[in-house]
Amino acid sequence: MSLVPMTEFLPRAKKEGFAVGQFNMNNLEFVQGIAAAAKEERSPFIFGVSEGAMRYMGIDYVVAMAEIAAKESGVPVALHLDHGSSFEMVMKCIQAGFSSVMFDGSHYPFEENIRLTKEVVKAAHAVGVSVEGELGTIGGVEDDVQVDEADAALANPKEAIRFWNETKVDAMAIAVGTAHGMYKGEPKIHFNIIDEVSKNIEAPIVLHGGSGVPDESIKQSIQLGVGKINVNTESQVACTGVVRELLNDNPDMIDPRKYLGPGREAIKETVKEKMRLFGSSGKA
Ligand SMILES: O=C(O)C[C@@H](O)[C@H](O)C(=O)COP(=O)(O)O
Ligand SMILES: [Zn+2]
Repeated sequence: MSLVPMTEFLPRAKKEGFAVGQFNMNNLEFVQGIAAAAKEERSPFIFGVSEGAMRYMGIDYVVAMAEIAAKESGVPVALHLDHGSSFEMVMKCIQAGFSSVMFDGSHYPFEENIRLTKEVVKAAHAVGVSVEGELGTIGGVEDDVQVDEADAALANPKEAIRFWNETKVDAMAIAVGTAHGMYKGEPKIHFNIIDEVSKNIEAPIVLHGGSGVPDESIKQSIQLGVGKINVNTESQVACTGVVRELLNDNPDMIDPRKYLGPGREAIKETVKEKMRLFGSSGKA
């Protein structure tokens, strides 16, 4: 299959009560591990690419790898800019072949976020590319930037509903208490915000900071209208843990295939578990 916008599967996800995972790509092993998981689970999925990851891999490599993964896996795959910081970056990704973009205007004043997101939606929808917008500030480490807990701010439901009515984004990320990176304790998710916003907008809610959220909270969020869940840290932890152990136990190991292969397998298993938990297995 070729790359598709998120609108190919997100409206169905909200209607049928499952969520599609955004799994971030960091290198070739992530691309292969995620695609292999999706093929085995027959699950649609979203490749998330942060600006930092794009700088590391190169935009043309990113698009080429995602296109091959979509063809190989045979399931619907969206290639999605994660936390896009500007209109220019969004345009660059669309021109390079991305099928979906996030414009993260959450650090702008509310009215400015609406204005900028509307511009992105107009340009992206004109060429069949789906758009995610964001409201509120999610804590933790986002790409390379640390947002302290004190600076994290929950989304205001009334504002979120107005934001959607004015922008008509295809997926609505709102800060509801999750954070990027691993949690020290258990996250306090504000299910009432998800519920109120979801009931009043057509688009599914996006849960950023999906790593380390207890299974029961994930299931409850999906029931209330979360249709897209982002996971990066848990795949990184699984991969790096295996690689670290292998290198510690085998100081003479120098062939990268010998430690990155098992790392790739660990990513695949992590992603398969998430697809089952999110209910997207068998939905391709
Ligand atoms: O940091 C990244 O590169 C990606 C994340 O911002 C992604 O959008 C996300 O929400 C992942 O959450 P996590 O796996 O709980 O850190
Ligand atoms: Zn995020």
